[in-house]
Amino acid sequence: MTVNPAHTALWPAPHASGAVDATVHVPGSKSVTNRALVLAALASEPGWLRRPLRSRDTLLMAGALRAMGVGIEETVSSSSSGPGGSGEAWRVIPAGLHGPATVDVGNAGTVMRFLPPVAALADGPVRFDGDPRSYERPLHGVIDALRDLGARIDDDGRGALPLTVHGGGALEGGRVDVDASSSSQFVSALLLSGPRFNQGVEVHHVGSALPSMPHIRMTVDMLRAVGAQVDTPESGGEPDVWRVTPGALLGRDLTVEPDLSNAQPFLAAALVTGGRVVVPDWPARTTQPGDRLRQIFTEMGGSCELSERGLEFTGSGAVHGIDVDLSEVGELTPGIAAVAALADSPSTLRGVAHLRLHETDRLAALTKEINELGGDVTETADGLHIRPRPLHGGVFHTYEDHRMATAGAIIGLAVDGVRIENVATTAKTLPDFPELWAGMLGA
Ligand SMILES: O=C(O)C1=C[C@@H](OP(=O)(O)O)[C@@H](O)[C@H](O)C1
Ligand SMILES: C=C(OP(=O)(O)O)C(=O)O
Repeated sequence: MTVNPAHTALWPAPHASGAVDATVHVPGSKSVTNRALVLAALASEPGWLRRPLRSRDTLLMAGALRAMGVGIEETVSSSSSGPGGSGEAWRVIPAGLHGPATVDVGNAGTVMRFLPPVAALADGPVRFDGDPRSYERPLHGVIDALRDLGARIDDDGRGALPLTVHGGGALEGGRVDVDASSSSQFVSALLLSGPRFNQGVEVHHVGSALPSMPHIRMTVDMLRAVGAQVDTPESGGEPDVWRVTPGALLGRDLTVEPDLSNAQPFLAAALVTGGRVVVPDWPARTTQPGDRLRQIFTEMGGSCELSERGLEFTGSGAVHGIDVDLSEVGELTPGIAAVAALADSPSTLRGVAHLRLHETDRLAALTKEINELGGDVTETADGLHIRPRPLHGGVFHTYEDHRMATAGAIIGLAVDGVRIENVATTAKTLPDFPELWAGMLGA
């Protein structure tokens, strides 16, 4: 874990003086926006994305696709009938994919994993580089699989960034074995571009348990929505095998759902202050892992109602510990750990060893930062054990991890004097976080 000296500014996390009562409009889903951009870029006709998330990760994705020749036009319209509808929309105009091009992945897992297969379809070299942390995040599953499927890739032999994909204009595709136990994004990456491979793709996951299954379901659902034929273990296929048939993809008109994982700190605010938060447009049916918060935060002491108005989440004043396997919903771990540190009983968070290779080593970072505020957190082989203790103020370091910053803000609601280092790191997926947080608190 390294601290960038340029990012040492401290943000005094607001302390809640009472129960919050707010409606919070949460911006669009990172995972949906970046999948939609890739699928629209690979389609055979233009498409629309409405209410896309505009954040560092999605702007990097759009920039990378533009660098390979895809047209992405941003429109803002106040009318609900004109092109783009009401609010922001992106029109994506697919084109032949070109190299040479350069892609900055930042520290976006979706960009570093989803785009090398796209680059293999380009007609020249595509160079991938990113933040220092991106060099440490696992990418071997994508690199090895693409080589097996016929791509030429130059890397430094570590199976990680930086690298160059020498696009040959087409990729043979076919059957491939991948160990995706370190990231579900390896599977999603191969499936998303699969319809454009000559033989499609048949991905066999061969490692230990696969994390983040809802994100793979999101990939499959979104592929099917643009006309791809996908066979999955859930549709009667073999366990751990996904098959995508080659074929043209449709340009669709998609409205992006709010990011339910980014709704987490706001729901947590209702829980820890015994207040009420409404998140409009919460989808009735979704593959987003954040939907599991309805169940998890209810078990931790709140209650919720999903209606036409959205999700209304109400805290009871009590916050309970939880023993939960988060392997399917790993990105919720930092926010759950923050709530657990404020609970009336211990918690055990399991199934998330792979978080050590996320934006930062999230298990080490949560342990260190909560303990430095007086907490009692220990790392286990695959998660965290959290015994609540009275906490005190202090600096909460974020290690350039957006979810560390929002976790610190949750603790700050209940603990006076918490200062968050580099709250601007929330720009990865939620650039307006400080303003939304202040708005929720009525500031
Ligand atoms: O496909 C996606 O959009 C994501 C998959 C998950 O990755 P891992 O399976 O690497 O945890 C998740 O943690 C990440 O935030 C987004
Ligand atoms: C793990 C995450 O992001 P990424 O898409 O960079 O993997 C996350 O957002 O929690």
